[in-house]
Amino acid sequence: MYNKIIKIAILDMYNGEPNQGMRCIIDVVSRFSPVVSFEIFDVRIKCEFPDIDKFDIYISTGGPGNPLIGDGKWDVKYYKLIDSLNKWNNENDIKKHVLFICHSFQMACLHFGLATVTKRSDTSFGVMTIHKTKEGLVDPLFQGLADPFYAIDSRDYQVVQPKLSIFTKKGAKIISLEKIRDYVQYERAIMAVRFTDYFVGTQFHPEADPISFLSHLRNKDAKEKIRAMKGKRKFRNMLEDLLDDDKIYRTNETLIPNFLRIAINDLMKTKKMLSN
Ligand SMILES: NC(=O)CC[C@H](N)C(=O)O
Repeated sequence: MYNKIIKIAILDMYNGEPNQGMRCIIDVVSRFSPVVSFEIFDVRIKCEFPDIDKFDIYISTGGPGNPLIGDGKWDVKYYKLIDSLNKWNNENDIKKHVLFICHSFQMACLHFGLATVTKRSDTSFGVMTIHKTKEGLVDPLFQGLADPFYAIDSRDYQVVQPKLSIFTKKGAKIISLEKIRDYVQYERAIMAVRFTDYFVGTQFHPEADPISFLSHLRNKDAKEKIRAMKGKRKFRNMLEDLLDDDKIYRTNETLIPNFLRIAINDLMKTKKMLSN
């Protein structure tokens, strides 16, 4: 008899900093209980890592700072973990499914050599439109989301300059891009990548819910900074976006649930096949 509970490892990349990501991820994952259980690993402070024999699904969170820099310990172990999971998938029938969010997404893009990560000229923070690419239109991760769809973005860095020959060689796909900003000369950053059938990542925060965003704005400095950056009207529009059922609520209710549903179905199918 195989173990019926599917186990999720949440790789906490927040470096001990206060954040909304963990609560939101736990909230979404808990919607799938009792089919799944989860355990949290404090990657950057405690250098904690899961034993890959014990976990089926991995959600690697956002986090602060420069994704190009680690401390030479946790980052090395983190990249080793990604390599072991990838190797596992190449050698085993029961796959390991991984979702990389924001900071983790940037690190994964770097690790797979798919693109460059640079510092933005300003912080990106708020409700953004995310545009599906041709591949994104058919990717199951985005099923049920419109084009464009809306997500919370919160970052200083960006994934740009895709190395398309490496994408082709690895079979990876860019599945979403930043909005077109014709009035600025910056190239559009990559907002999501399907690395393999089992590894996928987003630059934005699919776990975010309106409450998490509003909680962040309770910090007076954060609120003033954003209001000054956007101007009063855009700031108000953004708050209005938060109340719209089809925007942040929709993404929160769709994207990670899609990822989990696909992973759980695949695991149930393969685990069952192997127990027959
Ligand atoms: N929210 C995040 O994970 C941010 C990622 C990264 N530290 C950046 O600033 O771009």
